[in-house]
Amino acid sequence: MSLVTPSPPATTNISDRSADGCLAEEISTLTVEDRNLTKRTDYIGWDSYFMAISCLVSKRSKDPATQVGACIVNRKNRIVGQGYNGMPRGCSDDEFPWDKTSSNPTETKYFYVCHAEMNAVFNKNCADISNCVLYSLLFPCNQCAKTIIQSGISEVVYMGDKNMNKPEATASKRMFEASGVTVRQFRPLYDVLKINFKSGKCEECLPNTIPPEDMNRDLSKKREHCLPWDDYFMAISILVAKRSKCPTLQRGACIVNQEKCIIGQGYNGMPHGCSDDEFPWRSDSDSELDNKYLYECHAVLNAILNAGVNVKGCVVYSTTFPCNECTKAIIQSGIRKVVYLQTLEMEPRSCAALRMLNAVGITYRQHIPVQDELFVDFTLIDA
Ligand SMILES: O=c1ccn([C@H]2C[C@H](O)[C@@H](COP(=O)(O)O)O2)c(=O)[nH]1
Repeated sequence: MSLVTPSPPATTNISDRSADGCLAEEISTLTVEDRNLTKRTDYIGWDSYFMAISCLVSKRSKDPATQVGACIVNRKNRIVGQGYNGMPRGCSDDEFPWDKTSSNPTETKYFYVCHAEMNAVFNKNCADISNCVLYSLLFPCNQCAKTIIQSGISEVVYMGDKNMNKPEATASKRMFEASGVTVRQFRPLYDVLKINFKSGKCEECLPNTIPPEDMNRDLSKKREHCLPWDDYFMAISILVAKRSKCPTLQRGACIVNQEKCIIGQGYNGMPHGCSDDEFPWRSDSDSELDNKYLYECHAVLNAILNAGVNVKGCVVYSTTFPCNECTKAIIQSGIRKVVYLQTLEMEPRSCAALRMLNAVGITYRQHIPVQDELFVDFTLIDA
């Protein structure tokens, strides 16, 4: 039996703007049947994905006024560091000052807070981050620029430039230029992305649908309602699912180590080198070889295999309960815990997965989010 290449969709104006493509208008002209035969083309591009991760990690910051996030990515598009602005380890968020001004300068936050970019570097999960790319919500200050340059990062992608006229930014630019670090500003393609914990989907939405922030909060006290770690990791899993080219089901997973660093991420897709345009995406053919199942790699398996380091003792966050095949990979790689989002369906492969997890003592639990929805609001960043 031969591999059937899916017939081209009805419209002819579909090009793959995969770098950061969003073809919603063109796609809407396709029938459901056509859409399910070919790869999805409205998947999130890498730049948007990594900047969205920087937005998400910024939600962990306790700074009541400004929350900044950054992530470091290697040339295989794997996250090797993430950080948000906060007090140094061991310096209590309740005892150190969060004020912007004070008659005593040592009672302002500026002497103590570690910037997001610097934290992303220090949180790195591999020894060498040379030639990596740093994504940051803000243009890095001179102190962070020194850390970035000395760690060998070769590219900086930033979003907001509100500090661009300050001497710190001028010094950063001078050092980046001298040391050959490429710098570019990210222009978002989306205003807002909504991460929906109920549906497990990430979708574009309008800025006016976001609930307003509490404007009366005390800016001298730490931000109380920062994003819990569990919601953060599940949000990343939902977000990475938006990279999947599968027209019917998009799944995502991430692997988190004991230091709460993401060391692997994955979404369902064809194996490396097996073209998304040539391998089948359909699931309804009479011929097994013409359906996606024999070829597609699941999100959990990809997350494990994409991890740059050993995943022993780590936790896997997944938008769905792992199938039996992914469960074998979980067990064999030494993962100790599974957190899944969508309700477990008692189909044979889930039953087999449960049986193996129970037998080996790997714990599993359904994720209960603190909120139903989370917004990645690109309009909030001063660009
Ligand atoms: O590149 C940057 C610049 C600033 N930050 C952090 C440091 C502070 O916590 C805030 C800035 O406070 P303002 O209230 O805006 O003065 O942002 C950073 O992480 N990275």
